[in-house]
Amino acid sequence: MSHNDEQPAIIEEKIVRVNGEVAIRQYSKGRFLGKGGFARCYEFTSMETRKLTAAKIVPKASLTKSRAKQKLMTEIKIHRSLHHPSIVGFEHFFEDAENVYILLELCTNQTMNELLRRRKRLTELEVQCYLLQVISALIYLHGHRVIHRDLKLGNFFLSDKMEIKIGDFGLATKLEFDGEKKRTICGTPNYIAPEVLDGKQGHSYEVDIWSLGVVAYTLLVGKPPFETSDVKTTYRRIRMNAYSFPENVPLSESSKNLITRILVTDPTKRPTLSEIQAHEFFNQGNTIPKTLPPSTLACPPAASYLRQ
Ligand SMILES: CC[C@@H]1C(=O)N(C)c2cnc(-c3ccc[nH]3)nc2N1C1CCCC1
Repeated sequence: MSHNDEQPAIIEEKIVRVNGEVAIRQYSKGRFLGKGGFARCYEFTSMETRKLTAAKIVPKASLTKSRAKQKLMTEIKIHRSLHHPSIVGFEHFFEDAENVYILLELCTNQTMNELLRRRKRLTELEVQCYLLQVISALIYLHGHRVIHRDLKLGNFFLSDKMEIKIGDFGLATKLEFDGEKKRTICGTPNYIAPEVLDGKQGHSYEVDIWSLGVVAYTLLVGKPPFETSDVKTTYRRIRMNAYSFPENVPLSESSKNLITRILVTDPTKRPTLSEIQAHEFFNQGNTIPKTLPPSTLACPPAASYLRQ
């Protein structure tokens, strides 16, 4: 397929003002950042403000089916309404004849996927620090009746200061009323909650709590709890709640206790976000000082890592 890299390095946004005047905003398209779904992503620089953003360029040709178009509009509607230090900033969006452009906060240290690939596994102190930032973002999200539904390492972006930012609201949904249950099956195999697979009684905020447990296990152990080479087997393990802590990984009792309390099949039995925040895992001796809000702290890498 001919990549659209031949396209001009300057992208123009046409703005029609209320008095009918037409203005042009120009962006310079920089380095290719990678692919995200249908989108090809690039570093953009606003010619006017010199601000750097990560741009998702979605070809309109990929939006012909109304469902794909509706999904993108929902993603934009939800994401642009969110403002929190641990949620990827939504800068701007516009369209031209060929594409829809979504400009997002640039996270130069990519995602937790890349970090874990390099590190194999994180120290408990680092996991405490990152998870507290994610939990504060989830309290904000759920407080605005938004369920992310696709929390995973690949959607945890890292800023230049190594702060964690939840991104990709492509599977997010906003509840219209408390108690509303969603039924659409969605998510990423390793992180999908059992009630989503079961599909009978619908699902709600608890699916994000389940994914948080999968993320905590993955960061501490180095691989997801239910991962197998075949998706069907992974789904069976999730439904059977079949996971264990490997003998060769030294884990504190409090970390195993927290994960065990979160990864329960019955969503009504899972702890709330504030119960998780109050759990011993975050409040043992070696914890980061609670005085500072977690997001102002770069998570301390293990001393050994610094020596490498
Ligand atoms: C723009 C899409 C997505 C994303 O959502 N954000 C926020 C992001 C931020 N910085 C970056 C980034 C900065 C430097 C490298 N990547 N990347 C982001 N991505 C990546 C691009 C390719 C796949 C997912």
